Amino acid sequence: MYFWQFRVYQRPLLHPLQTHHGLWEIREGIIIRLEAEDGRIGWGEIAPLPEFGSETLSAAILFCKSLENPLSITSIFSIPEQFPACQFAFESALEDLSIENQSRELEPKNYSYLLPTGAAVFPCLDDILAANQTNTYKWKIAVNSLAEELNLFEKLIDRLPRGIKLRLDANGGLSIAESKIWLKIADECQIIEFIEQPLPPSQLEEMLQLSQNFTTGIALDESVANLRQIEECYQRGWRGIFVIKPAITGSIQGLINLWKKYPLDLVFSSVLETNIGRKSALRLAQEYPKKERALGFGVQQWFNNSDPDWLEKLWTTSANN
Ligand SMILES: O=C(O)CCC(=O)C1=CC=C[C@@H](O)[C@@H]1C(=O)O
Ligand SMILES: [Mg+2]
Repeated sequence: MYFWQFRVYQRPLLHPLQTHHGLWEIREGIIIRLEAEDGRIGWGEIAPLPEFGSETLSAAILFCKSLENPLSITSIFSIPEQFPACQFAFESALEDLSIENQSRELEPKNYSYLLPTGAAVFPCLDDILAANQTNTYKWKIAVNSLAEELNLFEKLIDRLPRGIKLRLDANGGLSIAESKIWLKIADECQIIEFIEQPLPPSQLEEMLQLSQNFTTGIALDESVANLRQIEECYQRGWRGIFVIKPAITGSIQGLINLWKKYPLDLVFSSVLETNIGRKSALRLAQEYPKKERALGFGVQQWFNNSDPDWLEKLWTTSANN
């Protein structure tokens, strides 16, 4: 049995993220602390992303308040799939209890760096390129007009060194006509690794059609945010890339079972979680057998790291339970 505690946190993003979903300025979530009967401690993070279909923060708080304490392993693996961020967090905390997990080197060498959206990329691009030893970068589209973004894109690729791969993420904000324009350009310029979620999840058939007509990869992200959606899209014929955000996908064991059941082409991606959730997600990514795709866990300073004891302060100042 495991006694556990949780604390709700809010951390401002050092660089607010502008996407088709809007402007994201504050990451909020829940840190959980599991204690085994022998005194070992395991940490986990509930990092909701409701615009992707996960539970909301308030629903996760209510769930935590309703959960028995102490917890059994059975109760952890019985967390309902309606709470995927909670499933991930409690299974992560269980894994984190084992010492070897706590000591493993996890930072990826092959990662994708998320560039500032739109024209904001240009003032800092040289510094970003100098500071990152990766050849994969991601840039958000479907935020400004197509004409503006095509113009900015031309300027961006002129500034990128040879050999750089670019991922374009529309967050479901393009029309079919706009998607075809981007895919045609991508096929011609050969610098685009894939275009992520060009259309909304409701248009899977249209994205299947696009994937037949262009050579540039298409990646589903919002369409495959949890285990049920991953399996459904595969069974409906999707054989392109699946972007996996482990922190909101649900059960860790459930995801491992899925990639053993189907030959999935996975790209792992952050939900701008803190280092607690990041560590668990990177541990899971390390278990995935295929290593060709850069991890969407760029060495971002999502948070102001000048406050290294934020967790200790959280635990001593607030008391959710
Ligand atoms: O996947 C990556 O490379 C970084 C993470 C990332 O792009 C995202 C994280 C969270 C919310 C989203 O707007 C965005 C995405 O859509 O992938
Ligand atoms: Mg995405």
